[in-house]
Amino acid sequence: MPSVRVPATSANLGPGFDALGLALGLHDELDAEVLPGTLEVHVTGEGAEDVPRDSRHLVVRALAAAFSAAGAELPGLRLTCRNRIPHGRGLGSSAAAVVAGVLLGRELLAELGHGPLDDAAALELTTALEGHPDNVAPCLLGGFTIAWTDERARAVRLDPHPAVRAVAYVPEQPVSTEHARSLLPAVVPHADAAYNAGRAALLVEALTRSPHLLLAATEDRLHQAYREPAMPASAALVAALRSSGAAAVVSGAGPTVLALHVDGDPEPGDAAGFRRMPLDLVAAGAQVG
Ligand SMILES: Nc1ncnc2c1ncn2[C@@H]1O[C@H](COP(=O)(O)OP(=O)(O)O)[C@@H](O)[C@H]1O
Ligand SMILES: N[C@@H](CCOP(=O)(O)O)C(=O)O
Repeated sequence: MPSVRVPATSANLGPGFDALGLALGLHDELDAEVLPGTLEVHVTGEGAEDVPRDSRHLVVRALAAAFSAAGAELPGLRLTCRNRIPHGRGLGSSAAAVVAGVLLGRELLAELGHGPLDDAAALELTTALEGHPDNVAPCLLGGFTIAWTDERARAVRLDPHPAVRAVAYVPEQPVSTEHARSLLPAVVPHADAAYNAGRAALLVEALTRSPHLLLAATEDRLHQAYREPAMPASAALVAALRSSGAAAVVSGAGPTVLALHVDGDPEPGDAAGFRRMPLDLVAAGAQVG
C-alpha cells in the first residue's frame, strides 16, 4: 500500500510571485490502496469537515490525472488522508494534495504494471493541476526552489542558509487562492516589475548565503498590496513585523504571514488573532513509502 508524506510550502516569499518557494516542516500523510469497484476517502485533521469524500476530492482528482496521463483507468481505491496543513491559508495545502495524488498515482501505476511517470512529468502534471509551479516545486523537491515555465514547468532546488528560521502566523479565517488571484491586475507599472526583479534576485542571495539581507530582499510591489483588502489584518501584521526588523511577507496568496529571521536574533513574538507556528525549513520534499 503506497504512502506519501508531503510538506507545507510558502510561495512568493515577497518578490518572487509564482516563482520562489520554501518547503516547511508541517506535513500531510496519505496512503492509498486498490479496492476494486469502490471509492472510499477517509480524512482526519485539517479540512476534514469540508472536503468532499468522492471523485471531487482534490487528491482523487490528482490520482485520476496521473492515471489519465499514463493512459490507464483509475481503479477503485481506499484513500486515507491525515492532514496537518491548514486549508486556504497560503501554506500550500492544495499543492500538497495534488503532489500527494500524483505521487500515489505513480506508485499505484507501477504496482499495476504501467510505465513510469518520471520526475519532470510529475512536476509538469502537478503544475498543470495547481495552476502555478511555485508551491508544487518545493513540495516535490524540498528546500528553496526557483520555478519557471517555458514549454513546460521547470524548477531548480537550492539549500536555504542554515541560520534562517521561519515563523508562520495563521489566522482563523481562510482566503481562497482563487479569490486572492482575482484581486491582481492584468498589467503592472514597469517600475514595479523592475523593483521586484531586483528584490527577487537579491532574495536568492539572502536566503542561501547572506541572511542579513532578508529584510531588503523580501520587499514586494506585485501582489501583496493588491490583496490587502481581502486580508487587512495580515497586511497590518506584515508591516508591524517588518518595522521590528523581521522579514515578514504574505505566505503564498495569504492570509498567513511568514516571518523569516536569523538564528540568534530576537524571535518574532505572538500576534493577536493569529496562531503562531515556528516551522523548520525542510531539506526533503515529498517522501513516498
Ligand atoms: N488535503 C486536501 N484534500 C482535499 N482537498 C484539499 C486539500 N488541501 C486543499 N484542498 C482543497 O484546496 C482548497 C484550498 O486551496 P487554496 O485556496 O489554493 O489554499 P492553500 O493556500 O491552502 O493551497 C481547499 O478548500 C480544498 O478545496
Ligand atoms: N503564487 C501563488 C501562490 C499561492 O500559494 P497558496 O499557498 O496560497 O496556494 C499566488 O500568490 O497566487
